[in-house]
Amino acid sequence: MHQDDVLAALRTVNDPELHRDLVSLGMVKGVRVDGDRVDVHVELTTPACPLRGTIEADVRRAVEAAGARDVRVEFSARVAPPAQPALPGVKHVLLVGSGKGGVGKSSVAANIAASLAADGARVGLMDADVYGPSIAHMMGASGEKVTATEDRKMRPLERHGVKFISMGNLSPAGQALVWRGPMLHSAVQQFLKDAAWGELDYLIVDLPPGTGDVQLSITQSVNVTGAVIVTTPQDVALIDAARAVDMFRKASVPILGVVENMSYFVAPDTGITYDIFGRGGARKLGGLTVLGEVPLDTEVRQDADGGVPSVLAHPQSAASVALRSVARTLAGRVSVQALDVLPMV
Ligand SMILES: Nc1ncnc2c1ncn2[C@@H]1O[C@H](COP(=O)(O)OP(=O)(O)OP(=O)(O)O)[C@@H](O)[C@H]1O
Repeated sequence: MHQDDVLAALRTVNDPELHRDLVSLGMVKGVRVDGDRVDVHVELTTPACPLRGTIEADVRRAVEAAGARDVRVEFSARVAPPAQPALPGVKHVLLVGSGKGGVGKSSVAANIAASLAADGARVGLMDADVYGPSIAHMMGASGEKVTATEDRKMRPLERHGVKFISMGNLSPAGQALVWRGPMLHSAVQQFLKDAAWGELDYLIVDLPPGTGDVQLSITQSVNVTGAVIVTTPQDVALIDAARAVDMFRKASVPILGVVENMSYFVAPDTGITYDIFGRGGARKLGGLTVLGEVPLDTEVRQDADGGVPSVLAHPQSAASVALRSVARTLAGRVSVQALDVLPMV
């Protein structure tokens, strides 16, 4: 077998999300042929690729059909940057918003961040919920204070492989912030621009609930890749979620998908499923991708209070499986968006 035969075979394998073949997408980084054995090195567009298994099976099938006996696929990953990086060193800024408070937005943001980091991405988590910061607590760093770097930037804290900054790490615990719009604007700008985030693939931003100054301030000042809306499935939450959707659309921020949190509850003693808030409601937000349905689960709350996101503390639970799938599907959508604007090779 010749290397060119392998490349020809790989030209028939499409990335299932990007709908173009691996060779023209530049994802084939190496091919080695040694008799019947073929090694293929594929570079994924995110380490959190939800379709790694499918790509591996498709590559193997195509190269075997071309005559190889022993096909080995090795993966690496490089997050595809958008046409314009969000901030120096930061590829993608992803906003996590909600219409209503208390729907689990911060929990979902923390779990997405932890899951992407566990998959090997470089991840930051910025708590823009300045009035009700909960990220410090959920990451297990309530008592910690942010320090300054030598060039007087804020040094993000780091836990569970995620760099983060929360007002909870700047202001004394339990004290209310009484700030006007311009002060909020400047606090959020400092978190974004005066923090030493370093090189990040994804900066996840936990927005305050609703549609206010902070949301506007961020969408107007950085090149945001897209937003995720977290909602619970009942009508009162969906009405507010629809408002958040409208706000992002008006600000020209693409909506990458919706997470239906507290979607259902499986009683641990009987195994009976209860659709407490009406599972499937998020589909009523017409035309948006539902990234996942996360069940109501005592462990999600306990893990948040214990400072370790559930995807790490209880990776096998149904909620963690759903949250991990949300994170990977989101990463896939980000890749599609980033590569869509690139010219055909
Ligand atoms: N799927 C879930 N199962 C059980 N508890 C959950 C789930 N999601 C979130 N919670 C809990 O619900 C509470 C509210 O969650 P969280 O703080 O993430 O919501 P939020 O939408 O960010 O709230 P806020 O409006 O204050 O920003 C927390 O105690 C959290 O641990």
